[in-house]
Amino acid sequence: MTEAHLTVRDLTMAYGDRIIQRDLNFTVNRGDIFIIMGGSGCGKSTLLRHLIGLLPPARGHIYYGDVDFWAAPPAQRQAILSRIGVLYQSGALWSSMTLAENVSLPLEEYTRLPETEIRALASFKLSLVGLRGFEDFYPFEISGGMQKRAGLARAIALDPEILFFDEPSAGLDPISAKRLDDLIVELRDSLGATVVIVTHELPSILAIGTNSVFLDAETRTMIAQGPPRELLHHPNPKAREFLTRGGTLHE
Ligand SMILES: Nc1ncnc2c1ncn2[C@@H]1O[C@H](COP(=O)(O)OP(=O)(O)OP(=O)(O)O)[C@@H](O)[C@H]1O
Repeated sequence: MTEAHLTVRDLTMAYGDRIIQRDLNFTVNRGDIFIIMGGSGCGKSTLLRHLIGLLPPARGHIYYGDVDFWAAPPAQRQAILSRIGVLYQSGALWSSMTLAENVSLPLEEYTRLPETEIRALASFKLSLVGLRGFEDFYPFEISGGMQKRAGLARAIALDPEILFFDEPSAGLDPISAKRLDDLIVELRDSLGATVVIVTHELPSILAIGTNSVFLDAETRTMIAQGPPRELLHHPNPKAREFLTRGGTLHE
């Protein structure tokens, strides 16, 4: 049974008078690993900011379930946001805090759990991303891949229903990137979460994406949507070329 988790209807996004994308329409179903893709500057990160409540639409709607996010009262919006986890490109860890302290932050801010329980939960979340035993390390003491995973531990601290990633494998070697992909799938399954990823990484897109939307910078709208592997044969040559690196990559 598919159930819509996030629905974008007639969305137009703009900075001031400058329209970035218009007439976006797509649905992210529960359990999807949904990819937002397209060339540089087409508006992928901008779309992510709209989805996670940082930028209001110039026009159109974003529904969580059947709640129109931007039309909802602040308390309802806050409730939706509390069920969202975000992993930014940089991992965005606080450098002056240990990994356990970083993961504890959202728990301290949004729960009333006692300190010992928070500490235990932080260790548990770190173990889920393969960082058991690294609680007292500082971000600068671990590799880029481990920093990403620590950022992921923090993003899942509050057991989100939906997880957003902005270029998760940027700056990672192919093996660390593959490990992160595997972890994303594993966490989707164990948390029963929905995942939305902005990425350029073709191997990731084709390996883990269950559905996708392709944004075009030139026409400033979406020109394809569907499971990434199906877009390899899409009639629109731009989407097809993006996914096949201009025709050099084959299934
Ligand atoms: N805060 C802002 N104010 C004005 N314009 C912006 C702002 N942020 C982004 N833009 C512009 O909006 C367009 C889309 O940017 P965005 O970062 O969303 O694209 P992107 O697809 O994520 O790009 P990339 O793949 O290069 O990261 C770009 O032309 C960018 O210059």
